[in-house]
Amino acid sequence: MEHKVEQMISAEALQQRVKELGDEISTYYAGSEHLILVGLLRGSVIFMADLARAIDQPVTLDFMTVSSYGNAMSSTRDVKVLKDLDEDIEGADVLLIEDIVDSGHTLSKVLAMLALRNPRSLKICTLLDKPSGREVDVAAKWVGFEVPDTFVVGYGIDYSQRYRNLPYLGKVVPV
Ligand SMILES: O=P(O)(O)OC[C@H]1O[C@H](OP(=O)(O)OP(=O)(O)O)[C@H](O)[C@@H]1O
Ligand code: HPA
Repeated sequence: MEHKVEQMISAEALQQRVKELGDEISTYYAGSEHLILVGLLRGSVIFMADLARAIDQPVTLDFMTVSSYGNAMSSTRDVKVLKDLDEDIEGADVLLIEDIVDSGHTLSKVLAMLALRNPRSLKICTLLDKPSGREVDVAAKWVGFEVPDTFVVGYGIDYSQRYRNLPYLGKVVPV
């Protein structure tokens, strides 16, 4: 599709919000014996790198690769786990880090999988929430920004693998 990208959220606004989230998360998990940040590859990697440095608590990092969009603009609803966690999460405080919750299929599948491993707690922090896309209920404890019904890119988020390296958040607009 012929398209252009229009800025929606500036790099400065993203950084400011990440700092606020980092402060809230640090306070919430103060005293936790083992806080694991679990990033869902690939979209969360840039947000997670910034958020982890805004958290003033010891954390460990782990990653899963799940994919449901392929190179398309709508979810296949068939969420595939391509890479599982490396670490055992039993008894740990697990904070799932997502770039965007849209239909909710990705996180609902991952939450169900990880809950079976008996973590001490299991919560979600997502940079973006697109409530208009929701098909299954998923509640994130921390949300950076709510976005309208547009296809967003940048700051880790792709359209057909492009635009992940934009420092700001944009929307894809047909031309
Ligand atoms: O709520 P949903 O409708 O399930 O959509 C959200 C998921 O879709 C995207 O992942 P994608 O499958 O495109 O993989 P990626 O992280 O590698 O971009 C995004 O990164 C989220 O993980
Ligand atoms: O708006 C979006 N943009 C990019 N990837 C996505 N995956 C779910 N929603 C989106």
